[in-house]
Amino acid sequence: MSEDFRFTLKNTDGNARLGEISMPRGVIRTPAFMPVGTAGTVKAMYLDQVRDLGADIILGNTYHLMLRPGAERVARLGGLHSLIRWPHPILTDSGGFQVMSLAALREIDERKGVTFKSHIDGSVHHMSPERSIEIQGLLGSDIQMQLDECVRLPAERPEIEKSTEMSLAWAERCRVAFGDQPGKAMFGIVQGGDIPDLRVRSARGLADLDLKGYAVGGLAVGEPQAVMLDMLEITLPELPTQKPRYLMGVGTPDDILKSVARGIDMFDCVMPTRAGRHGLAFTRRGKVNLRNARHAEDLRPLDEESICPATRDYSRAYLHHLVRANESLAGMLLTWNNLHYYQQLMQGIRAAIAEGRYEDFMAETQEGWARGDV
Ligand SMILES: CC1(C)O[C@@H]2[C@@H](CO[C@@]3(CNc4nc5cc6c(=O)[nH]c(N)nc6cc5[nH]4)OC(C)(C)O[C@@H]23)O1
Repeated sequence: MSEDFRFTLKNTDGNARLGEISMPRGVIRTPAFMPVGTAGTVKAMYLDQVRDLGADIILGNTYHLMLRPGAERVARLGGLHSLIRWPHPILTDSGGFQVMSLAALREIDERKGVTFKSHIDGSVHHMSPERSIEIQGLLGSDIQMQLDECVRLPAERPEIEKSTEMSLAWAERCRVAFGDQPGKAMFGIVQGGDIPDLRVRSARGLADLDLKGYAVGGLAVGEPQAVMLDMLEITLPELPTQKPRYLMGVGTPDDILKSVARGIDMFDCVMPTRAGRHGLAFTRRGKVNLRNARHAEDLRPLDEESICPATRDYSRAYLHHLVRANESLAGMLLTWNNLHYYQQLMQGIRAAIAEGRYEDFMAETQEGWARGDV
């Protein structure tokens, strides 16, 4: 393992990139999908299973963990890696976005940061750029995200411009607060809403800070896929090619295929885990909603050719029964299936880029979904 944080580009195929991030806690093969472990658990999974499925890194969340069990308590307990028994890399989001999407927001002030009430017990909390980096350090996070503000779209230019400039100023403060931590990284987050010149302004401003990696934020918040992809085509050329790019909150398998084709290296999304808990299975023939009565007496598995026991060994009839009965095992088996599908997709993407056949791989994969699940 590297004693430092080192990103190596191994191959490109068009704008698709094959790479590796080498860190003290392990190597991250890119393009990578990071299962979401918001409150220190990837819901309905044992982390040994998550690792066996091929995940090199998982995501944690500053907002949730600072509220419960508390950042200082996690530090007293030895840090997140030992507490949750995941010795590999962890990326933590900075909390700003979750404040906007979960907490009762009190105020946002460029100097002080965000003040909010906990969605758990209503207690009031303050999070400055410096405090967000401090919390991520207390958690022991390997890749830390700057504190930023993600403006809900649609929004007018003045609001997006003000928020983009504030996020840029917070990036600089986070860079100073993070300092020089060998083997760890702090990523900036590009904002700018759906306004091209603000996206360019944000990306260039962050590139000038010479950070170890760059996330594209402010997307996957309900905008059409075409808008998300357009913003990538505007943003990515402004970012250094030798640094990893992380598209936050994305996405469906189709979102991932198309974003890899535009130059994204890292993804995270609750889709496979959340959908699994709601009875939805991702397969190479498309999505299967196990709540649907048509599965009630179908003894076929989700995919007889899969190597994943959840996909190969359980009948749709049984999965349908478990989903209808709201049994815990439904979420466990379907989350297992979905994370396996996502990691297999990433493995296929990496192999295709390595062999210079990414466009064909993307077309074949999309055709498989279009054939549908018979
Ligand atoms: C796609 C899917 C299934 O993911 C769900 C739900 C709604 O979208 C998601 C995912 N999208 C998403 N965009 C993001 C943008 C930022 C950002 O600009 N800054 C920072 N610091 N973190 C971010 C995290 C992000 N997550 O965001 C919440 C609201 C967390 O639930 C997720 O639809």
